[in-house]
Amino acid sequence: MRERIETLWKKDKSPLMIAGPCSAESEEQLRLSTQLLSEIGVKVIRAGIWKPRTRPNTFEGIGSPALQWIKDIKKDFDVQFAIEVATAQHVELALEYGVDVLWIGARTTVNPFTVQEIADSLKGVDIPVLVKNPINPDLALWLGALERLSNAGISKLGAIHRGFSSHRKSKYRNEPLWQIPIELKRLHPDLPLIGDPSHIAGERGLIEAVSQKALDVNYDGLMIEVHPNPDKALSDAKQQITPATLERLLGTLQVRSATSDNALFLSKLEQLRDKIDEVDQELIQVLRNRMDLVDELGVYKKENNVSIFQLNRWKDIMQSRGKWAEDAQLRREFIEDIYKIIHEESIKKQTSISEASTTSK
Ligand SMILES: C=C(O[C@@H]1C=C(C(=O)O)C=C[C@H]1O)C(=O)O
Repeated sequence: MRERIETLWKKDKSPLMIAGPCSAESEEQLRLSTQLLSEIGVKVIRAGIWKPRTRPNTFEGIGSPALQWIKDIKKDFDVQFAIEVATAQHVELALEYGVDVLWIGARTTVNPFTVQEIADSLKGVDIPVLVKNPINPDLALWLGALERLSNAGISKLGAIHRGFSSHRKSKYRNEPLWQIPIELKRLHPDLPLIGDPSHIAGERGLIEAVSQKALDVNYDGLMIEVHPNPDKALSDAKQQITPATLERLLGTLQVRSATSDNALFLSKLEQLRDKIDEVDQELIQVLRNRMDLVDELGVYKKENNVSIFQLNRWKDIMQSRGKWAEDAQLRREFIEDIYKIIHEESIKKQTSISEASTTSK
């Protein structure tokens, strides 16, 4: 896939800003949004035309009449328009009205049949397509959608990180789970990755922090929902901001460079990384030692016909290690998560010891 991917924004290295209303609601609202955003330098305007809503009887978008507004507004402003497409018919209409960038929404990315239909409808047209992460935290589905589009000949591909649905109570509307987009970036370093702080945050107050975090991990751009009068918005009112707020935000966000050519910085970086390498080798040796003890205990349990999983010991471990973590000024949840992985591995090791000795009898 990598060979096919060209960046969408070749000219300069500054992050791409896509902004605009959650939904196109009227020609006036879309025109005013475009005007105010282009005044602050935004070059790509987003607008929802067909809105996938969780519940029926809510505003489901204007549909194709809004495409005519886009066509008309584009005559007056030097901007591109990006819209979501969820069916082959949406693609056909978007192309007919000269939409510049398409994106595939999170609810579509989960469905390989629909993604394939969209990919087929794009054969022979090389328009930029951005793929939002699927609503569930499944990197393979995200990659699969990107591959289907790449196979259809789309070379200007990008990914949008909009966060993941979760049953857990969280301050976010959609949990960011940063490790998933970071893994996507590791696998496809040239694939532009855009953050969607509006959908991760779900409310205005968190947008700045999420945007900064995205830039801190070197995202290539941001897509932010902006409405001239957010409180009156017909969809996602709580998470939309005004163009003036976006302007302020753009003034405060810090864009970090991926690296620096400052010699002092580079030598310090190398020194610290050497130390981290050493500590990691020690860490792995310590884990090796722990696993040897787990193995020994596994053999002993087998000989004495004692069960592998020991609830009380496990509870004690979570309790004591959590406390030790806090004493060492580490987050309890961080250490608990590590111990969950270690414990899972212990159980696997002792299970294979138990099975091996059973079959050898
Ligand atoms: C090692 C043991 O077996 C299992 C693994 C544990 C661990 O990795 O610390 C703890 C409890 C058991 O569920 C044990 O019983 O102590």
